[in-house]
Amino acid sequence: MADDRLIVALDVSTMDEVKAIVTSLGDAVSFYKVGMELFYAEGEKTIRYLQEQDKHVFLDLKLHDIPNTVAHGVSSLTYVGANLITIHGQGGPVMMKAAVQAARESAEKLGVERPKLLAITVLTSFDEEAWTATGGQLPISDQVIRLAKLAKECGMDGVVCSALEAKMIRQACGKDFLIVTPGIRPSFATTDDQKRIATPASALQDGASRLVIGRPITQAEEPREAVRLIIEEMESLSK
Ligand SMILES: O=C(O)c1cc(=O)[nH]c(=O)n1[C@@H]1O[C@H](COP(=O)(O)O)[C@@H](O)[C@H]1O
Repeated sequence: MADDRLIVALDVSTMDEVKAIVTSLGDAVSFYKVGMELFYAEGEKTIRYLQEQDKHVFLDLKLHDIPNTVAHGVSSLTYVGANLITIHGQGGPVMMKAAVQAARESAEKLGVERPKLLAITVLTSFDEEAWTATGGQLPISDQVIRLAKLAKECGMDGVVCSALEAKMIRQACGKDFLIVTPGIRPSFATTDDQKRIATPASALQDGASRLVIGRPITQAEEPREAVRLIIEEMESLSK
């Protein structure tokens, strides 16, 4: 049966590929992430399809703009009906508060459940060198914790960060704050373009609520077997 702490990233661009992955994983996976590659190509029907298959949906479009634009973007996404959506924490407190208010108001108006809002902190593809090159002044972990606390103060439901930062965020932001960690690499997988990585078991041990995993599953020769191995790793140390 599925472990809903695992979110599989559908980083593909056609409905045919989506259907092939979702069909082959069957009841082993209950939560999927739709990102920009898929949503820009196929739009809302990706969400509808996953809902028809009784799957939870994380719609990861990483909104980042002025508060008014992001608030209206969030209202539109509330209508789409995803369970989780992402906005950039770097958009700042006014933007995050406007997003939270927009999600609440539009969900009330539509009579639907409000999507949970996650703040992107520092992408897991950053290492210190690349981070400094963008002008980052604080070490990455300090920047992540700063954004996590700010996101919480603004009423956001949680953050996306590396599992390497999960422990300190759990301590600082409490047990109900969602900590969603990509950059997860099970023992059998390659690193790809990820820099701040962790294994499934250590991520959960350090307090991650959910793990986002893409290529180690979707590009595996046997995706269902990859999921089985990952769930085994998740359950080996996390209980
Ligand atoms: O928001 C995300 O999901 C995200 C944030 C981040 O910091 N790092 C990151 O890798 N992601 C996403 O998580 C997924 C990771 O995919 P894999 O590297 O293939 O496991 C991709 O869909 C990324 O867009």
